[in-house]
Amino acid sequence: MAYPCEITEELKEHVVTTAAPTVYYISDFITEAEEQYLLQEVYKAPKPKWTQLSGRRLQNWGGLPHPKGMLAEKLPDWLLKYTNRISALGAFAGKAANHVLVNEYKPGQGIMPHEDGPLYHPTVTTISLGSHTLLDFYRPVSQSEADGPQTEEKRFLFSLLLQRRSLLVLQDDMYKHLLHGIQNTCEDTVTETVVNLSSAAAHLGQTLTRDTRVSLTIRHVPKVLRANLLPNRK
Ligand SMILES: O=C(O)CCC(=O)C(=O)O
Ligand SMILES: [Fe+2]
Repeated sequence: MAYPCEITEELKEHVVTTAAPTVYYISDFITEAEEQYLLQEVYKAPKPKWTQLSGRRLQNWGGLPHPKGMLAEKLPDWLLKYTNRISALGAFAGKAANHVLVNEYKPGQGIMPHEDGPLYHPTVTTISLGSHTLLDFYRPVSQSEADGPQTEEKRFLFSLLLQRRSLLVLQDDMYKHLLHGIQNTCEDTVTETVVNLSSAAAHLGQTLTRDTRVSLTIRHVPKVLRANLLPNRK
């Protein structure tokens, strides 16, 4: 199946011009019924499919990305329906998404600032289920000694508010240069550092209480060793 090599006009309409290049944010990318369906499928997975980390737990679908190549496993149909919808927006330069990370965050859980690294095509797309979150962006630690101590606070740039059922697409500098993370907090207060206020239908000063959030992080792993046609049942 061929997918568009460039971002489609439909996706371009959702560019967030107030962030660094390039962010697309689509609110209500999926319906409430689809959200419930996806959550049901996520929680149907057998217990060993989950990996417990200190601040969150995750499921890996599609294979384990590796510098020598990923032993690719076919994505299950319930994910393919959505990964193909995103590939059809031209998010992966004509390729199809072949990897999904499911992260579950309870209120008060988050993820340390990090880069997604070179094993992926430099585009990350995220569907949020069950709750909003604030995704925070940081500049990397500079190499220059003269810059003095570079606390996380000093390196913080801006946040994106990801509402439940939204789709986020990050590429270019947003992927290659900046770090992203989620604070371990139970509540988020919307300030002027949130750069997608209008598309996320939020207002300044609003306090949003976090519920359990499940994110589907959908990517393309270019280096694949061989395709295993059976879905991963672990
Ligand atoms: O949950 C999210 O939206 C972020 C997840 C993330 O950054 C990752 O899995 O690399
Ligand atoms: Fe990440």
